[in-house]
Amino acid sequence: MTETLLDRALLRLEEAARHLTIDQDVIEKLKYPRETTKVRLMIRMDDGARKSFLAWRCRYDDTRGPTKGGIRFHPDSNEAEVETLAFWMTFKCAVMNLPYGGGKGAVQVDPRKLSRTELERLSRAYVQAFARVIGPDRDIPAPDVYTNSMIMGWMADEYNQIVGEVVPAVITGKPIALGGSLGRNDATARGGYYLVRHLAGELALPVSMDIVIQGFGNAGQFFASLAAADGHRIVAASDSSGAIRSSDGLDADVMIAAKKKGRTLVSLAAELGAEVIAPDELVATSCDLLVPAALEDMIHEENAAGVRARVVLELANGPVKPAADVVLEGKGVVVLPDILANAGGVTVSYLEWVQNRQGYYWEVEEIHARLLKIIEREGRAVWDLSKHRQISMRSAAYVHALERLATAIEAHGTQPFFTS
Ligand SMILES: NC(=O)C1=CN([C@@H]2O[C@H](COP(=O)(O)OP(=O)(O)OC[C@H]3O[C@@H](n4cnc5c(N)ncnc54)[C@H](O)[C@@H]3O)[C@@H](O)[C@H]2O)C=CC1
Ligand SMILES: O=C(O)CCC(=O)C(=O)O
Repeated sequence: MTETLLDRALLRLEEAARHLTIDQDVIEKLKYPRETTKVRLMIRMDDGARKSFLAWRCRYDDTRGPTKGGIRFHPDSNEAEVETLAFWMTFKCAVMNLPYGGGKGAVQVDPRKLSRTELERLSRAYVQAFARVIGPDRDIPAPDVYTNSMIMGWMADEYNQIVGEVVPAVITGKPIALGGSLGRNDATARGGYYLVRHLAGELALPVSMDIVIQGFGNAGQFFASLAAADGHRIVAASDSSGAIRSSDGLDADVMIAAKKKGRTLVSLAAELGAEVIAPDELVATSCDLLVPAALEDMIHEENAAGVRARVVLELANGPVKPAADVVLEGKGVVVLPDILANAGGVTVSYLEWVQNRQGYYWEVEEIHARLLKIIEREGRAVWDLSKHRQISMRSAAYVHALERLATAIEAHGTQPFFTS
């Protein structure tokens, strides 16, 4: 049988379990998603034709609280991917000690081929289909790849219309005008950046870093912006159109402004004095910090040996395959794992949910301070665990999360109540 993305993700669970004395019940509970709903969404296109799209929402585990996780719009989305992303959310929320379980959703669609009105109809159709699955105390979606605050706004509005009241805490990553939080837009990148800054001494990173960014969307662009503002150099970057490189550094502001106008990075090469390179050359570019911020499995058996970075910061979910992890560890490259490195997004989503429920909204400085405190606290705990047990940061993050999950599973007792 071919190995799925979820099979590979479960290897991390098995590895973490080896470092703990864990009841088999805990592993049995975490090995399978508790519920995945699959729906075919049907919408009217602008030309009057009907078109259908497959969509999913997975609530992987709700032991520690309502399930939480983004919704992805991507042509390659599939059930195994959604379940794996929901598994990662379960561990991510546990690493950060957020009172959530893990969930995720997706629509199999290329949103770049839809008009704005088609996109809005599709987003509303998603909520119509999953209104009974989601809820502020049940399952709370947020943005992910190719979804954004505008889409979250449409979805929140549709949910309010269905239930007949205003329930801002049902979705996070909303526009500020609809109860979104200040600081959610750059939170994924900021959390990763705070983590690197906090551990820079231990990781022997220089004061001024050369950085390579794979994937130049929400996470990648905000990371470039934060890093450039502190004087670090972006020496190579890529998006789905290809990769560019300049040893003199790429201007983050120019790249971000051009992306906002719909341009590709490759189309900017001449203006930036950069060369166009192959995607695997990007990964092999010499740098202090390699930041995968695109999709899963992008550092794999074939290109891992070429990595010439001191540290890899996984802003994307699952960008390094387990086989590549082994290669990187052998080369002495430290990988700051996704469930910790990109957890700034869900952490500020949590702060948004808290603000929605209390009806009182914080200044951005308050959001940054709370994010900093949580990421430094948990980042330090994972670092210490990895040193103490002589294990990788990834294993340490899973051990840290699994301890919390096991405690909660056991606390539920032998006849656990889980939401139906
Ligand atoms: N948005 C969020 O709050 C969070 C996102 N993440 C993860 O971060 C990653 C990126 O997400 P976002 O930035 O939100 O998505 P996005 O949709 O804003 O950007 C995705 C970027 O990846 C690029 N891309 C796609 N295929 C590529 C390829 N083959 N090579 C290079 N670049 C490619 C796209 O061109 C785009 O620039 C995903 O793995 C996502 O799950 C993780 C935590 C939170
Ligand atoms: O903000 C959230 O609730 C979840 C973000 C997400 O999907 C992720 O961290 O992968």
